[in-house]
Amino acid sequence: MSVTLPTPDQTLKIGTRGSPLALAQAHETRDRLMAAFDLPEAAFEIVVIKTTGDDRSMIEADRPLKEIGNKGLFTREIEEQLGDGRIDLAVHSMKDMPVEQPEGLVLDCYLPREDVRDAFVSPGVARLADLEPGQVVGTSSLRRRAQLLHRRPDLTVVEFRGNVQTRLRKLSEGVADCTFLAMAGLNRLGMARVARSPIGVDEMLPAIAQGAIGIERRLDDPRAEAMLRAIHDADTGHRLAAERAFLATLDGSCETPIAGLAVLEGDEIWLRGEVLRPDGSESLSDEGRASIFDAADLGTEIARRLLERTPRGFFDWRD
Ligand SMILES: NCc1[nH]cc(CCC(=O)O)c1CC(=O)O
Repeated sequence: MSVTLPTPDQTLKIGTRGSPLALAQAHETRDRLMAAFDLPEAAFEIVVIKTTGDDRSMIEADRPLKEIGNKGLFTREIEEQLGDGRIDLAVHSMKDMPVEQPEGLVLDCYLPREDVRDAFVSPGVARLADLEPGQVVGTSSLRRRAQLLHRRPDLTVVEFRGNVQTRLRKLSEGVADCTFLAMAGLNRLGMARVARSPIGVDEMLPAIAQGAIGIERRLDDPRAEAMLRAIHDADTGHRLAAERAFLATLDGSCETPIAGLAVLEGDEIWLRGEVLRPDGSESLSDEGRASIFDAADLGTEIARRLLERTPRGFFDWRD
């Protein structure tokens, strides 16, 4: 197949949010494309796009993200620019991506997944288990809040937003005793030392697609399609197919208390999913195994099984 590669005159424009983590992910994408096609840096342009979720007035306010309106909070403006051709690729944290893409856009390229675990981050406490009753945990994630309160109803949770740097500053100012951050983000920022200890997935099941980078393109762009095919990681693709089908069947988003993790075992895929009440009073989980070719069906099946077991009113937080 022949494809016209980008040149310094006709650069490939890579759209991204402007946070340090988003930029690191965009650079990783560019570097993989440069290596795969032996292209110079000048063949690419990184275009920083501000999203509603990046709006300072909204971030600084202490309103929970879910009140601002969560679907596509960090993606809408980027997808608009992709749709109208101002950029050619959009790099996303898959954890923040709605399960469906706007018409005309395709999301089927994933980079090799990073560490899926959450990290326990605290200036004064070594491990999650060492927290004393009444200590204060900062998080804006409904999932982490619910999972934590499920095991430790004696802890206090406060709203904690902003990018990794902002949250670390708040910790040093004593706003909370500890917080959670994705290991993946810390690793990609070269900040793994900030994690006091990784939290095992048995203790805190990660968010759907945590640690995965996805790259979106226009449906009618053969150049982008051919280039992304060369850097796609098939294993991550199978795992996300299962996890995102699970999420789609539950009709959740990254701002609902849902967790899930798929792991490959040879030609098989194993998936565990969890739904919680936002106050942590109840947690339901289920798991199963299937051929990797049935990854999406496995996700749907585990979600259906959980839906059957959930008491009436459990999903009242759904739109
Ligand atoms: N919702 C924000 C967000 N989206 C992706 C990551 C981290 C990187 C990843 O999980 O891929 C984070 C921050 C965090 O949870 O610590």
